[in-house]
This record gives sequence, C-alpha cells and structure tokens, in this order.
Amino acid sequence: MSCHKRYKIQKKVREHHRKLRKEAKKRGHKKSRKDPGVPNSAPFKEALLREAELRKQQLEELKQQQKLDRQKEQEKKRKLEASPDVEPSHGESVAEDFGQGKAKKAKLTKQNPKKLYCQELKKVIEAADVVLEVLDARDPLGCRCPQVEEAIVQGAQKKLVLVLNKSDLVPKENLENWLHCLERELPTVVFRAATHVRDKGKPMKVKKKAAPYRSEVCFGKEGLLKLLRGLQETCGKAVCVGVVGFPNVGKSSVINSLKQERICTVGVSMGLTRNAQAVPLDKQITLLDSPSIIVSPMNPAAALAMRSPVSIEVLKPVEAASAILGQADARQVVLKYTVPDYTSPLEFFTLLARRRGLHQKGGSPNVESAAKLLWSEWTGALCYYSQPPASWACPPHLAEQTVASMKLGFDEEELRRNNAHSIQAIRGSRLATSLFFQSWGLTNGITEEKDIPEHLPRQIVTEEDKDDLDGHQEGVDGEEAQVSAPVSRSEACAVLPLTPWHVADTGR
Ligand SMILES: Nc1nc2c(ncn2[C@@H]2O[C@H](COP(=O)(O)OP(=O)(O)OP(=O)(O)O)[C@@H](O)[C@H]2O)c(=O)[nH]1
Repeated sequence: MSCHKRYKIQKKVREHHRKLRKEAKKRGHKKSRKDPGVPNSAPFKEALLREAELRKQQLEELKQQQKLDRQKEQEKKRKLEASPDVEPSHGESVAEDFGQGKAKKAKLTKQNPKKLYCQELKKVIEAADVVLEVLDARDPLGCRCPQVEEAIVQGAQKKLVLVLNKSDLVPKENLENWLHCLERELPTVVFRAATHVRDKGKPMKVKKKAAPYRSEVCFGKEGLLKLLRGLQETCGKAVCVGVVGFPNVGKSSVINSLKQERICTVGVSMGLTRNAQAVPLDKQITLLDSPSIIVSPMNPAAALAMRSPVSIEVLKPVEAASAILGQADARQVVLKYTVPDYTSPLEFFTLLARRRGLHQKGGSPNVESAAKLLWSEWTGALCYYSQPPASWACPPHLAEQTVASMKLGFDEEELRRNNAHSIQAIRGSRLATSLFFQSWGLTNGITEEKDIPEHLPRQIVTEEDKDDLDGHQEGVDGEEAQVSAPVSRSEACAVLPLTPWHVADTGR
C-alpha cells in the first residue's frame, strides 16, 4: 500500500472517531472513569480487599466449573456420535449417575439445601466401596463424625480410610502422635494436598508472590494410590472411592491432587462443594466428591464455629470467635496477636481491633470485625495443633471385629513406610510458633434428612448465658418465649449425646 493511501485511511478513521465522540457528547454520554480502588486511609481496606478477592475467586471458580461441565458434555456427545454402540466404562457410567442427580437437584431447588446435601452425601456413601474420611490434621478428632462412620461400617463390605490432610500446618511431632493414635483404629494416610493445581490443558500460572501455604506439591499421594489399587485388586472389580468430611477439611483438594488437575471446586469459604461429583481416576478407580457433612446444631459452640459454614449466621461473629478463643491457649494467643493480657473475649476483640486498626465511625474499636478476623484465620490457614488423648479407646461404633475387617486387604507395613516417608518430606509448622487448641472431641453430624431442622438451628448457650437471657425474657408472652428459648449444653447433649468415651478422654 502506498503511503498516500495509508495516511488517507488513517485520516478517515480519525475523522470517524471524532464524529462518534461528538455525537456521544451531544447525547450526554461520558467516558467511564477508571476505578480508583480503596483509598489507603480507609479503615477496613484490608478486610474489603480480602472480601473482593474472595468474591472474584468464587466467580472464577464458578466460571471454571461451568466451562468444565460444558467441555465434559461436548466430549460425551462427541464420543457417542463417534461410537454409539460402545458401552461406557465404569467411571463414565458412575459419572453419568451423578450427573442425573444434578438434574434432579435442579428440580428441587425450593427444598432446604441442607436436605439436598444430605441426600447427595448418602448417595456417595451408598455408591462407594471405599470411603476416605478427610480430617484436618490440626484437629483430627473434631473432624471425625461418629454418625457417618457408623453408616459406613454398617454398610456391607465397605472400607473406611482416614486421610490426615493439611499436615503441613502442624508440627511434625504432633503429626506423628496423631498418626500413632489413629492407625490403631483405622488405616490412616498422612496427606498434604496440592493447593495450587493447574487447570486441564492450561500451563501453570506462577504468581510472583503466592501465599506460602499455596503449593503445587502434594505428599502422600503415592501411598494413598497404592492403598486404593491394592484394595481394588483384592476386590477384583472397579471400585468407587467416596470422599467425605466436614467443610473445609480439603476433600476437593485431595481429589484434585490425586487427579493432578483442577476438577473440583476448591476455596477458602466453607461449604463450596454442593453436589456429588464423580471423577474417574482411571478405568478401575472412580473418586466421588461429596458435599460436606452437616453439623448437628446440638454440638458445642466451638464445634459449630469451626465446622459449620453457617456458624457466623447461627452464632454471630463475636460468639463464634469467643467459642474458638475459649479452646485456645490464652498466653500463646496474646503473643501471636501481640496484644496485652485480656480477661474476657470481648476485651481481647477490643484490643485486637485497636491493634489492627479496625475502627467504627467515630473511632471506637470495631469488635465485630476483630471477631470475624479471628474466625476467618482459625477456619483458614492458621497453624495450630491439638493433642491426641492420653488414653485411647475405640469409639463404640468401631468394635474390635470392625477394626480388624477394615484393615483386611491393605498392606499395613507398606502404608506405615509411606507415611513415614511423607512425614519426613512435609515441612510442617514449628512447635514454637504454632498455637495449642483444646479439641472438643468428636463432632456430631446429621446423616438423615428427617433430622435436619427446617429453620436455622437454635443457638447453644451456656448456663450463665441462659440466666442472663431469662432476665431479658421477662415480659415476653408465653408462646414467643417458648419459640426463642435457647437450649443449654446439657439439654443439647441429651438430645444427641456427645460420645461419652471421648468426653472422658479429653477431660471435657
Ligand atoms: N495448607 C494446606 N491447605 C489446604 C490443604 N488442603 C486443602 N487446603 C486448603 O483448604 C481450603 C479448603 O479446601 P477444599 O478442598 O475446598 O475443602 P473441602 O473439604 O472440599 O471444602 P467444602 O467444599 O467446603 O466441603 C482451600 O483453601 C485449600 O487450599 C493442605 O493440605 N494444606
């Protein structure tokens, strides 16, 4: 093209743009301004940014999931078109079954979502030949659910394996102690899930300043795979492996790590997994992701605060954070958050709010924000640990015979070797910088839809709180008082007993 012609075109384009701008100005359209972001002087800048980041992450995860679903659908269609007579493999047929569940779920959107999660969880337990109960290594006992374990061991020929995940967040010695304790009951695998797994077919994006706990490396994968393959060989057929556990223990991360692909949605917020999902690992093993176990409202307040995604709604931030604070070592908390000694949780939150610059309008410390901050840290990636009970007895639902049958078909020696290797390779937290947490014992879960309360669970309050509330409730008419009456902890335990064998062990 000659220069003359090129300049002529450029001139015409400029004139056209000028004309467009003029017209837009006449219509009163203004160019949108660049978002200036949160100013540095904003008191909640950190919290706001974190919230925005979380929202963005959730949106991305949702988009990713939709994209994956679309891709799977297309792949299935293509396969069917290419070979309509070929029978689907075991993994594919299981995946199809769980796909139908989704459609059914869509029809029932008006139902209580907890009931749907319960149905999905039950479906996974029923379909699974082996169930992996994922435990957070920071509080393995608090992540065990006697009701779910009972449902699994009662199922004919089902195997139950414990996966001690997030083992990078506890000191090595503590991890070893827990392993010795748990492997007396059930086969236990030490695991550290990869928290940064690549999307299918995409190169890994390496962030310059990734959080220290976000890692591509996974430990314990080989041990777990060997164990599953061994079991599959003894079964002599293709097996389904259900992955169950309380919210945020890392169920989806374990599946993604085994598959080495970002297949299941993973995130810091609790209760992200909402429906069962089948992930074929190979022709013989299919993994089943499940929604988290629903926490019974009759659990101690600390259990509700740590294990329930709606704890903040049920307990309110200050109550939830106070319950967590009550289980932690006060001296270590003071050192960790660099605040002076405190006499009550409220005083601590006031001090923390001052320390972190969390202020309300008018400059008074924002206690609620401080409580939320503590709650999000303790349910996030904070390094803390709990001690296994000094004297260990099997819970009633795991009789000696059941324990023996659970260990059949596994090479215990090999599992022990693999675990020792993982413990050596994992760079755990330092004992000096980790916080001690007093576990409340096993957490009761709900496995039957009929046990799920229609409304939000009533708040659990202590006897002292009850006295206070009694005072406030004077003047409320009888009917209303009945509806809003809180349940005391002893009442709660009477309805759904906390397992006494453990309560005695931890001295709580
Ligand atoms: N440090 C560390 N973080 C982990 C590990 N496994 C999972 N996580 C993190 O824990 C958070 C929860 O992980 P998920 O896999 O979403 O947990 P989930 O049990 O599927 O959660 P729900 O969907 O709520 O049931 C994520 O932020 C993960 O990055 C681990 O081994 N170590």
